[in-house]
Amino acid sequence: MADITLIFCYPDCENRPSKASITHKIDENFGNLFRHLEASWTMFGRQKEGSLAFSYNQRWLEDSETPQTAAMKEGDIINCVEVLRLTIIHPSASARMFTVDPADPSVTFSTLFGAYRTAAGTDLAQLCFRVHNMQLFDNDRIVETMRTLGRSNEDFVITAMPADFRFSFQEDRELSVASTTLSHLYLEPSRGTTPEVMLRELKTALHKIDAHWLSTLICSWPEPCPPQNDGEILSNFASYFMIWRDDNTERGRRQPADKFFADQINTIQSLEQLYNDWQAESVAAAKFHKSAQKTSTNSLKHAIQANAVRRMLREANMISILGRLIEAWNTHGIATISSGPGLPSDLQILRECYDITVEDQTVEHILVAQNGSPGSFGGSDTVVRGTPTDFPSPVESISPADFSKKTEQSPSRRESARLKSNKRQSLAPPAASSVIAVQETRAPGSQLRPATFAFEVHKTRREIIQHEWNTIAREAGAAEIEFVNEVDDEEVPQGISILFSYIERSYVYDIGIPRSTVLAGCRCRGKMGCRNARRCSCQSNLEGIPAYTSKGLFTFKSDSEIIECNSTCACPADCINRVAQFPRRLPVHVFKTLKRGWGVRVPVDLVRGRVVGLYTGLLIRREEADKLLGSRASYCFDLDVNEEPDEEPPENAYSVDAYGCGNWTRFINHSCNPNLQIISVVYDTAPEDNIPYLAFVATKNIPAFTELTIDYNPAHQTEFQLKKYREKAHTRRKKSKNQTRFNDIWDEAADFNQRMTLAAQLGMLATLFRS
Ligand SMILES: C[S@@+](CC[C@H](N)C(=O)[O-])C[C@H]1O[C@@H](n2cnc3c(N)ncnc32)[C@H](O)[C@@H]1O
Repeated sequence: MADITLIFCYPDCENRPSKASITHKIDENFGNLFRHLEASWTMFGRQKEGSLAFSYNQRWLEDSETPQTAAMKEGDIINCVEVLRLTIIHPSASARMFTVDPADPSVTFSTLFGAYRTAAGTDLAQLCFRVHNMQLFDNDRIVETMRTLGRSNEDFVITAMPADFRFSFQEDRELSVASTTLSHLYLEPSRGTTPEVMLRELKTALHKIDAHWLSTLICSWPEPCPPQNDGEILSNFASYFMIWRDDNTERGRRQPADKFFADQINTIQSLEQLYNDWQAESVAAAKFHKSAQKTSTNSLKHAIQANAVRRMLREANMISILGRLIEAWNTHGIATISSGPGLPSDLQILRECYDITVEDQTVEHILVAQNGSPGSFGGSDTVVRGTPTDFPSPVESISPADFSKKTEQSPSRRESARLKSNKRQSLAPPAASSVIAVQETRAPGSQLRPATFAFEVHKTRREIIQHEWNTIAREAGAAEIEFVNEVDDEEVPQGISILFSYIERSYVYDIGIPRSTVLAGCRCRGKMGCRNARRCSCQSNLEGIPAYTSKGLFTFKSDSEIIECNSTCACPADCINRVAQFPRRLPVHVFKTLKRGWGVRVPVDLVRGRVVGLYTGLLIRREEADKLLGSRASYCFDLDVNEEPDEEPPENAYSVDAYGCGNWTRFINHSCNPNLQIISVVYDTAPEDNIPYLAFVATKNIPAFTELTIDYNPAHQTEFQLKKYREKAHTRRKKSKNQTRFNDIWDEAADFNQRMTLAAQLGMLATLFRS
């Protein structure tokens, strides 16, 4: 079976645009790439890690090049991201098929890949893929390209999935979005189309706009995406409707009145049905939004939900506008057509349609502006009232069935105007045909305001990510995290986007890493029980000296792993041997340094021994970690506290990769004179599992706002120190020369490891000269 090259979007530091990463499925790195994608592209929320992103080179789009000829290179910029459904076909005779569906949270790529690996070993060459494009039509060039790719590789099958994709983001509600090639978004009903068809087409067109908007949102997230514009569609609809109305009015004048009225009633009834359906959806969207707001922790998800509300608000406004059009027709359909000047109310209606594109108002603003108080909204006093929580019928007071009643009650039929009836109406002054009086239903002085919704997408990148991280941190009981940049205008650290998964205090286990074996607990009774470290079985490795003081500070008395009391222990939660397991109480600043990228500080003084936090991320096997390269590797911490430097790591050696997921500790920079050290702590796994947490502890009293640092390689420093002491005399003699050359060497040392070596040398020199 032919080997294939898959080109994935490898989410990079800048988030958008992304860079290409090329892998062959037989490459050793192949599994890593998938895992990385899964960790990074959590487009549909944390629960739906199966979502995969697959990217296309812009050149493919422009030149219809196939991947074979496009020759995409590592690092090429990718401009387009699509969400795919990926199926892996098991190569054995039983040919089982596993599918990752972004809408199905239960099957993630990890489970899929794990199942494959279990069933097929690691013979990745036999892996088959079936990729279902969820966003594009058959005739789209991307799909064409993918088809070519599919044809050229027996085992790579592309199936275009037309417009039935639904973004599902909560069990009880789906926001339906018909996908499309994004053209033909505008409603162009032919003359003579009935209002029912027009309305249906209008709704379809609006959904297409939503689909477009959502896909733009997802692809460009967290950059703001252009506002939706469905006012034009509505005004288009309105003008056609008015043409239709005028035609019918004209016809009505020629037809027997009872036949005309019977037709009118039928039309009104069917329109009413459509309105009701539409309204029910709006109500559901509003209710859903309200409940989703409570549970949402994902900004992208929230933006999608916000879109549902915005749709609801605009629909409410449209319903009001359409209602008025129909009302005008219903009331005056057989009125005498005059040849007077234009019809102001129709013109106004068209203007209102255009106004629907206005994007700069919040829901609250609209509620207040339109009705004087939050809690109700609507353009006229006949329109909609209520809050998004308890959304009343937007058409309640304007449903077509009511139109006639209202008209009878209303004496205020004032406005008359003229409307072009022979072609599509625009906002140009109307020029011909009918005069139809329209009931003015608004309270005097009140203005119909467009119902629009201000989006989270208008927030800065920093605000969005900070909010996201803090939501997750709060859920874990931890204090605030703030991004601070007083150096330049970088909003958040490189590589941090909404796709980075913040994890306050746990690991994400890679495929195949076993969960902890059964925990053993101590039998100490009462708060004081564990103070006697000799009697507490959890502390049996500490030679009788507890790891922490009664104030929860590390004692620095032992360099053994700390086995904190756990959930199976008899002691209470406030025993002396529980510190690192509690949520972080220190607020943290991730701040931009002058020369070391982003670093970490805390806005309060720290005392020696204070545990400040845990390193988190993807827990991977050491052999996987050894394959990591470049910047990816610099966020990977080996869980090697129990290992001897000269010995081979044990079979169950692990590392923590904080590149795609992790917490603020991934920004702790290196120093040869650090103020933090790492201690190894176990509390939710058994010590023999070899999966401790790495806790950062203050090694000295640290004033507030001092950068927190660790020595990235303390073992290296010790070896280095020994070597340097041996060379002491020689080094001394060369001091001044070395010192002057140091800056040049430092500048030349682009590689981080080189610099670390130099930094260590500098630190050593300083020590030697002081002595
Ligand atoms: C774990 S990250 C620390 C966070 C990093 N500064 C950032 O902005 O994402 C490690 C990387 O930080 C940079 N770094 C850490 N300590 C440094 C130091 N003392 N001097 C220069 N760069 C440093 C190096 O680029 C290193 O690869």
